[in-house]
Amino acid sequence: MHLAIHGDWQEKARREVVDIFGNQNPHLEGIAKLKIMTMIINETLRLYGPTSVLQRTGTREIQLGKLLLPANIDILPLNIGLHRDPHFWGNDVHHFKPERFAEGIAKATNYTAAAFFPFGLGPRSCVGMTFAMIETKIALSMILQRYTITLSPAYVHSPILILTLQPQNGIQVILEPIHSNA
Ligand code: HEM
Repeated sequence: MHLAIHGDWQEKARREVVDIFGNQNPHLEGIAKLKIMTMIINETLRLYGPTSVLQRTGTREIQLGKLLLPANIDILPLNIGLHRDPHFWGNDVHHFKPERFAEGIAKATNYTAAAFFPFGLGPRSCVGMTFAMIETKIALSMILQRYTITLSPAYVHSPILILTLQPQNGIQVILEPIHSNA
């Protein structure tokens, strides 16, 4: 959706993909070099990460700032709230700006781990993170090599939280082949 709306980022991402892979299938060595695409994926995970609520149970009494949390209560940290907190991200917090991540996640968050954790935090964080990132990069690279993406007029923006964050009515995009044999 973001690439369809932000044609400039779509073009930057395609140029990077073509520079690295040409018209060959993506390979692991090249995937590690996809800097623009990593920025785009991180910014997308910041704004619309699929897992927006984590779940923890405090096993003992915890002092959290001014709050004293009793033992054995469920705590639901909402990463989406922190991902959209202007204190960390500035007044343009709701805007899609992959350049925030140009120098990596640590710099983008000013070294605050709690400002960005689409894959969770700590010992129970996502075991599929590397797999998910590589899979996304392979799929996006193969799409960008073959098609331009624009948003369909039928698209209605209606994200909804049903366990995970989902586009309630799907995301309708128009793919146009770049090469006549695509
Ligand atoms: C963009 C894709 C994905 C996102 C955003 C995501 C996000 C998360 C988050 C936020 C957690 C909870 C971490 C916590 O409580 O601190 C989690 C846990 C987990 N994820 Fe993912 N995940 C993704 C893809 C995957 C994939 C592809 C797999 C498997 C191949 C996977 C397997 C797991 C497992 C097994 C856990 C539980 C880990 C544990 O409790 O020790 N995830 N994921």
